[in-house]
Amino acid sequence: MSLRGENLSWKTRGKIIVENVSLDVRHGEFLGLVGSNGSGKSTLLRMLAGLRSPSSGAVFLNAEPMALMKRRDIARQMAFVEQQADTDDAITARTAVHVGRTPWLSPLSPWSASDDRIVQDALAAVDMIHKANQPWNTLSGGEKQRVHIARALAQQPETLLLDEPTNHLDIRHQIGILDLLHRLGKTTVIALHDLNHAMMCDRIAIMKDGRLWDIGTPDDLLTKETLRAVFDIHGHFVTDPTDGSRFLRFAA
Ligand SMILES: Nc1ncnc2c1ncn2[C@@H]1O[C@H](COP(=O)(O)OP(=O)(O)OP(=O)(O)O)[C@@H](O)[C@H]1O
Repeated sequence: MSLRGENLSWKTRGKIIVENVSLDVRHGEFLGLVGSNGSGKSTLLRMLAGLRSPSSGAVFLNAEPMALMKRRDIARQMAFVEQQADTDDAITARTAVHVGRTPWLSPLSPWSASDDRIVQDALAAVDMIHKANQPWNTLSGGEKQRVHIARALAQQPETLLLDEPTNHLDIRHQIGILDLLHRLGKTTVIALHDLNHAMMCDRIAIMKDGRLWDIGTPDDLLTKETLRAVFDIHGHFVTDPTDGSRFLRFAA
């Protein structure tokens, strides 16, 4: 499974939002996308997901130009958890997860017990079994977010793109979801604001003003100088005496 963005730019009303970003996502890697508000992370993710046509450049999924692929074929290989995706439909949490199975269904392959199992497993993975029959519009923000992730898991893609999936989640579910996504071992591109969460990524891609500032391991990239230049903060690593792991501490 390979995902590649080549010279991706997106402009609107004469304004450049993402400029000339090239990105190779390695098979099975957990790639964090970080950057300040408005730096172009969501726009880049939407292009990589095939939901936003680049003004120039191209996305390749397994070396195939995504622009030439059918939506259904993309959806069998890749799922996208968007920020603030919502629906007015009168559906339950479980029905929202059913949607993830759509790319796999056809008249010759109708809904079956195995789809039920996949949906149930996806709900269990995000700790939402107990709310499965609750109407969507009565779920909390964090519960909706977990259902979105379950929908993406039910899609059984090789690649997952997630736009700040831990938004709205309490601390236990933030850690639980990140841990789950990491353990899945799928090719993952995940936009994150918490740089300590980004520390668990194999590599991070840092966006600044619509451009790719740099890409590399969190240890290599999250230097004092970069924190200052990109995020306009002072930060330094601290070592946890209990296990020797490193985490970032920040000051304005
Ligand atoms: N359709 C649009 N029309 C005009 N401006 C847009 C449009 N979409 C995005 N932008 C602008 O492009 C910039 C990048 O937006 P984007 O959502 O990609 O940033 P982001 O890095 O994901 O931000 P955040 O961390 O706040 O989610 C922002 O300044 C935003 O206002």
